[in-house]
Amino acid sequence: MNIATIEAKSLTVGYGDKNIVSDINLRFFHGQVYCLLGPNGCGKTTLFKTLMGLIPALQGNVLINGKALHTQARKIIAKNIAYVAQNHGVVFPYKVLEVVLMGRTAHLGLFSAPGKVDIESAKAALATVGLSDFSDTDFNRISGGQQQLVLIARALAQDAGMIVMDEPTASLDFGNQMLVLEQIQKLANQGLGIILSTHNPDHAFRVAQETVLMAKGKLIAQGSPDEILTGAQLSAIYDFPVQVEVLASGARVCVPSF
Ligand SMILES: Nc1ncnc2c1ncn2[C@@H]1O[C@H](COP(=O)(O)OP(=O)(O)OP(=O)(O)O)[C@@H](O)[C@H]1O
Repeated sequence: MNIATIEAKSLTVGYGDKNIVSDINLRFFHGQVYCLLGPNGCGKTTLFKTLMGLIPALQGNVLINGKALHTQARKIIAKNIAYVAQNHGVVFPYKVLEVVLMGRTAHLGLFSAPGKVDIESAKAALATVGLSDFSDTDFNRISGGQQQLVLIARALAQDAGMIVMDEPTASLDFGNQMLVLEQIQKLANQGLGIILSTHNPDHAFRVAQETVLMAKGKLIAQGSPDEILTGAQLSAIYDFPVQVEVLASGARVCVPSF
């Protein structure tokens, strides 16, 4: 695994002359889980795409391991950061192991086919997410939760130190959401950095060391979930009354007030 840090410095993200989020200052380190929260359309995906170099920054800089992103070759970026895009139910007419092998692209020479090392790496990634038994199954014949884990395995096979995940629990049932969150926690414990977006503040309470709140074109707050995900803050950004309750175990949960 390539250890990676990502830094956004006075970053403005958006499209053409349209600023979506301005003046972003963030640092992401390995071994940590970061949760990005904010209402629909506030710019989470736009920020992710800019951090990955998929769209250009409108102002400011993204630094990968201290070096400006725009000076780095696509393959070098891919060896440091992997991206798990939102799963819109894209149909992959491939076996599970073949989908995971796609994560090895950055490690292949031009026109070269995956070799033994790539196949071993893909198998190891699949084993990490507990799906070795499905390597020969059609991707379209496994559950949504398993598909999400396969897409995470594909990112793992890339060997990057940082994984950016856009709503990895979207459209999963409760059990599968927890399965994916548990896996994310395990990967961070193994030293990976994970940046994910979610619409569920409870997910930040469960897995994140740091949370970033975005709304109305800017970062509203960043810090530990317990510190910044208060009832007042959540009620304000989601425009709906929410209380945060502390359970006997010390865990926090969001309770909307109908
Ligand atoms: N290619 C594009 N060109 C112009 N504007 C875009 C483009 N893609 C997205 N936008 C706009 O940028 C804004 C932020 O979109 P983005 O997808 O980043 O939000 P988001 O926080 O990820 O939303 P959601 O939570 O609904 O997934 C929205 O107003 C959207 O319409």
